[in-house]
This record gives sequence, C-alpha cells and structure tokens, in this order.
Amino acid sequence: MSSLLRSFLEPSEKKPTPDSTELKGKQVIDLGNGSEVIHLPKFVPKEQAWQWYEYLDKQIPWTRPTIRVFGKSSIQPRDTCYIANEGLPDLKYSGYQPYAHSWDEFPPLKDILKLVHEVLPGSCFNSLVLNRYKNGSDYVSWHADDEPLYGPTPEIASITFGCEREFMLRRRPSRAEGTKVAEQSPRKRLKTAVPDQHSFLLKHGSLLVMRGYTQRDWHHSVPKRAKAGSTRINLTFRHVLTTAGFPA
Ligand SMILES: O=C(O)CCC(=O)C(=O)O
Ligand SMILES: [Fe+2]
Repeated sequence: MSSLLRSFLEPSEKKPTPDSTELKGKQVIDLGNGSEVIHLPKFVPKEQAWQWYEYLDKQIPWTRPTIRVFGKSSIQPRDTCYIANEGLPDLKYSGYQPYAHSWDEFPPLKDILKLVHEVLPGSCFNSLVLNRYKNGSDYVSWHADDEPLYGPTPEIASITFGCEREFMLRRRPSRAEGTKVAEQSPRKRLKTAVPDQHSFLLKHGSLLVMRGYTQRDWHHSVPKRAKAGSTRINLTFRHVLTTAGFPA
C-alpha cells in the first residue's frame, strides 16, 4: 500500500507523513441529505503540477465547440477535450457530443488518474472532461453533471492547474423542501438553517471531489472573474456506467 493511500485511511488524529503534502488542509464538507464535498488544497506538489500544466496546455487538442442551451446556440466559454475508455456510451451535453480520445494518446493523464485512484479508495474513473479557462472571461455557468450515464450518485474528482479560480456550489431549488421550510416557525427555521451556498478557492494542484447526491441536489459553477489574468486547466474525472441500460 502506498504511503499516500495509507495516510488517507488512517484515523484523522494521526498526522500525514511529512512528505505527503497531499492531505494537508483537507476539508470534508457534509452538504446534508447524502451529499458531500472533499477539498484537498495541496493534492499535487507545486512543481509536478506545473510540469503537468505545461504538458496539458501544449499537448491537448483543445476545442471550443458550439453548444445549445435553452434553444440558443453559442460558443462554449472555455476550451474543452474529452478522454474515455473504449466502448463506453457516448457523452452528450448541451447538444454537443465530444469526440472520445484514448488515454494512450496522453500518458501523463494515466499518471494523474493513478494518483487520484490512490487517494480515493474504491474509485474507478473511466472518463475525463478537461476544461481550459484562458482568463477570467472564461467560465462555466450553473449546472449539475447529472447525465443518466453517470448514475444517481456519481463521484467526480476535479483537479486544478494554473490560475486559481472560485468554485461555487448552490443548492438546487426543490419544491418539496421549500414547502417543508415554509411550514416551520421562524425560530425553528433559524435553528435548522444550513448554508445553501458554498465557495472554494481552487488553487494550483488542488483536488475537489463531489460525491453522493451532490449532482441531484446542488448546482456548481466557476464564475467570470475580472482579476483572473492567466490560464486555468481543470480535469474532471468521472465514471460512466457500463451496466443496465448502458451496455459497454
Ligand atoms: O472547472 C471546474 O472546476 C468545473 C468544471 C465543471 O463543472 C465541468 O466540467 O462539469
Ligand atoms: Fe460540472
């Protein structure tokens, strides 16, 4: 067992080994109702993260596709690329079906995937959506990655390289919950109030994991930021189901 995996599994009162910066500053945020976010701000050591940034910036065949949202066509406000195991069902979002590249074309991605699998026991990612935000004008608007091919409780592991950006989570409006809250007394409402928005500053080399019902109950976004002057590369590892309804 690697030291990284061992230190992740040990009880939290035990400090990570000095060489495993990966777990320093680890945050686990319980969003309630079976949704959870984990934030490892120092997942990839800085120098290694810059090497991967340079490789990805130059070697990935980035495209900026035309997408369709609410019946309106527009250019996606960031560059993208898609990697997937062979034989998986096609990914399609906002009327766009990205070409699925093979992991073999980009060996460093396999190294990054291995590192992610080590820190998340039981995970088994078979696809990757890459995003490149050239500057603060590039963004991703509020959405959930709730496509059926990911199943009801997808785990999504997201790594940041380069310019830090804010990542926001906002509870999706639910009519059932709204009614319940409206029926409560103001005092009870105050007592049981839980934040329905969270913000994370995703730094160079950080890892953020969304799991459980986060895609069903929450939206996320990376808003425009005038002050973000340089490029951010983001990798989101996902597991596409190959079982019932989605034959491999
Ligand atoms: O850039 C990010 O941190 C998020 C990207 C994202 O939400 C997505 O690719 O679905
Ligand atoms: Fe997303």
